[in-house]
Amino acid sequence: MIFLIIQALVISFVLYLVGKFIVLPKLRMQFYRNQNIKEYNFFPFYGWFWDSILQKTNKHKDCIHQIKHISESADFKDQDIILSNLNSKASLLIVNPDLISEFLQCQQHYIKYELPFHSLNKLIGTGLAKHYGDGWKKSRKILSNMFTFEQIALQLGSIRELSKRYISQQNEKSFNIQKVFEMTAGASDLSIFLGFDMDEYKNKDGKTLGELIGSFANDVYLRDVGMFSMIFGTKATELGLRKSDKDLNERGKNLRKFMYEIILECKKREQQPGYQPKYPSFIHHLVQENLLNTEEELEDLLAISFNLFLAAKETTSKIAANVVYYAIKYPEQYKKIQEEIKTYVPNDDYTFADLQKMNILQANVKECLRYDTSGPFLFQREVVQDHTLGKYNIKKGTLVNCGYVVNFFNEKYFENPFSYQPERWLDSNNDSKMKNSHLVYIPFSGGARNCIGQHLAVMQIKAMAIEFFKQFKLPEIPKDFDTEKIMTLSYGFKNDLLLNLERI
Ligand code: HEM
Repeated sequence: MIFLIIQALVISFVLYLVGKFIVLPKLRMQFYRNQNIKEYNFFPFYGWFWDSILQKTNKHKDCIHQIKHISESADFKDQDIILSNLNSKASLLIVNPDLISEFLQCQQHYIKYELPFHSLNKLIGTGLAKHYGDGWKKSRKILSNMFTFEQIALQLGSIRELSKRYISQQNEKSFNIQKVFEMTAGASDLSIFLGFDMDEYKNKDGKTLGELIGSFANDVYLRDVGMFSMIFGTKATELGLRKSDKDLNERGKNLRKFMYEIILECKKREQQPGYQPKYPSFIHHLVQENLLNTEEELEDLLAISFNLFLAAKETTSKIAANVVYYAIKYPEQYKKIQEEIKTYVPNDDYTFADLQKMNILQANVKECLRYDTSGPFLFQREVVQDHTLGKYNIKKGTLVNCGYVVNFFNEKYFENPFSYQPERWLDSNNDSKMKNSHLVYIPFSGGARNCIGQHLAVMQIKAMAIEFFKQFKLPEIPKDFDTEKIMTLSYGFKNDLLLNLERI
């Protein structure tokens, strides 16, 4: 009898899995196939994210190799939208730039798909990047004042100082470029948001807030996109039935507590009579404007800072590390950037205006944001209301994303797209070609929900890279460096690039 019950339970579970993860998504995809949207692939659970979410790399050692190469395929090169699945839902990747533009302008029909960020939202709070509706408008309005050109330019001094400090104090014989830039970007982000020096506060294990946020966010994200959460739902992980879930939930609570205490300390310091920070931070503005009094305002600041930090640190440091990596790989770029540094920013007190004169560096940053962008996709959007996009009917419950990374590798927009050519950004013909192709080159997305930190990011990338080029002679890339690229919270090299450097 017991055997029969177990058998029935197993069969029901298998039927449930087949129904939810094969039959249902296939039926939902049929709605789009009927509109002549071609199916790119179908994999139970992950669809085209199979490689990226599972961090699997193919023989090309690049988890988004297939997606980058879609426009080379005769079947897909003229497609507006590409069809796949994610979880039990149909998933659309919009490639046509006019449709991308329309999509970015009708965000009222979407929310950000909760699943990958469920635990982060639950444990830390939603913050700007995940908010929508009125909550988003309110946060974006407050933050916009912090991200104007003038405000960003005021932060350059702090970024210059921190870049110099962190780069100078490393062992040059084993210089881990990604880690150093992560530390630098993390420290300057915390200084910009909360006005404190990252090394000032460490937890009982000697870890800085930056280190704790980075590792916690990655672990919790990978758990939420893992098979267990897909099958049993994120609520099951919340209950902490597995030891790993219990530990991770506990880590989240401790991190939140640690960050809250730091915010209270920072607030106290800002309120001291006569306190005038060297570089006015986000918290400084909030205190000045009397916007940091209630428990709710403190909670909001915690969630926003956490979010900004996550959105900023990895994406920015990965591009800065790529700028250096490609300049080493193509030494003529290294030399040209060093010459540009001698001409425009020979001393440590350069300004935002000086940075803007550096065309070669700018071209390298732009090319890295095309060739190896750290944010190749948006957060998935989930449709909340049936609507049309161009000639297509889009159904509630579908997941939608932007395929701008597909366009970055399309011959139609970029000559020799698979070769690293910063010069393309110095060629005025190319520039006008870009201008005529609306919303093709959008590494920071577009529309109202574009990246609020894009100008800050570019300034940070340049300042960190400048400090590196100023301090070191052209090194070699180690022969055994494995260039495998994977997707965690952002996209980039899987392995540490350890450089043996010689100071100038
Ligand atoms: C190279 C570095 C960066 C890249 C490639 C990048 C890319 C992006 C992209 C593609 C989006 C759109 C996401 C979506 O709609 O789903 C975005 C949004 C966002 N980014 Fe960035 N970003 C970078 C650096 C930064 C920095 C430095 C900050 C903050 C200081 C930041 C803060 C944000 C925030 C808060 C949002 C959400 C905006 C909103 O929803 O209103 N990012 N970023």
